[in-house]
Amino acid sequence: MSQRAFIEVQNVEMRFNTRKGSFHALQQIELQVQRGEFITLIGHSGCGKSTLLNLIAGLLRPTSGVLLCDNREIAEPGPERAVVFQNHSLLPWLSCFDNVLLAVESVFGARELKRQLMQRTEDALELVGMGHAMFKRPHEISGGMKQRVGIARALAMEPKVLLMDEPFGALDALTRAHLQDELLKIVARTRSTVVMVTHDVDEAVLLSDRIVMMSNGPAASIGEIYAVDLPRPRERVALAEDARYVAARKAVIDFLYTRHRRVENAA
Ligand SMILES: Nc1ncnc2c1ncn2[C@@H]1O[C@H](COP(=O)(O)OP(=O)(O)OP(=O)(O)O)[C@@H](O)[C@H]1O
Repeated sequence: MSQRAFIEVQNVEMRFNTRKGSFHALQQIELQVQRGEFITLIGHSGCGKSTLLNLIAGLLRPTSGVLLCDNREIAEPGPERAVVFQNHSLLPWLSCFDNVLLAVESVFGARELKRQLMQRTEDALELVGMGHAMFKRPHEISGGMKQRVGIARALAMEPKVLLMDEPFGALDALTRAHLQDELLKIVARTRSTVVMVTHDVDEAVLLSDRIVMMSNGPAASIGEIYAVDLPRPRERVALAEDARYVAARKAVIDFLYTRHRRVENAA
């Protein structure tokens, strides 16, 4: 029997019904993600990266084609596929701690004691540097801090697949670098499979095993997949001068800005 990939996206097409009629967002998407792989989706604004991520999350159903995770069809969202959105989605009436605890309880509540659940929650918040503010409510902390709590909430669920839609996009450069480094360590430890949307070429190269480069929409598809030939653990300072890092960066920039340059006034 042929070995299936952990995530399979088979000939997926996505059309949205809009007031102006049907909008063809994605066509012929074929992607196989292996267990433990770190994949980034990169492409110009509006090409359909979030749509593809939401399809894998089960938040959208494809117009045609099939998506599988661990041999099961993806029909709805599930705790084994945790999502971190571009903008945090914390419940405003709960503290940061309780926001994370709620997710932890949904996954581990049936088999662990309250003390263990609280420990998991605290560990996740400490991990993203939010230990000092865990009893604050979302309106009392900055946008970047809210995003970190959202990441803690997803990580605390120990998902098989971590789906991230520009999770660091709203953060300042230093916090972003810190969280990228932390994410590398966490993923190495948990061996999570990650699919992450990013606009940032350096982020894609630093984190990915493979970079999925998407062509421009409408009817976008996968243009090319670049395998990043860099050993792990990766260390950002050393990487900056590594010829393989420079080559990967150049390949992605070349794809985005030479071969698939965005035409600003395109529909
Ligand atoms: N629910 C929807 N209804 C109609 N059109 C949609 C819907 N969701 C997305 N689209 C359209 O599909 C295309 C792809 O959108 P998507 O948000 O996936 O792109 P993206 O690559 O993630 O963009 P960005 O990088 O700007 O976040 C866009 O043209 C968008 O307007």
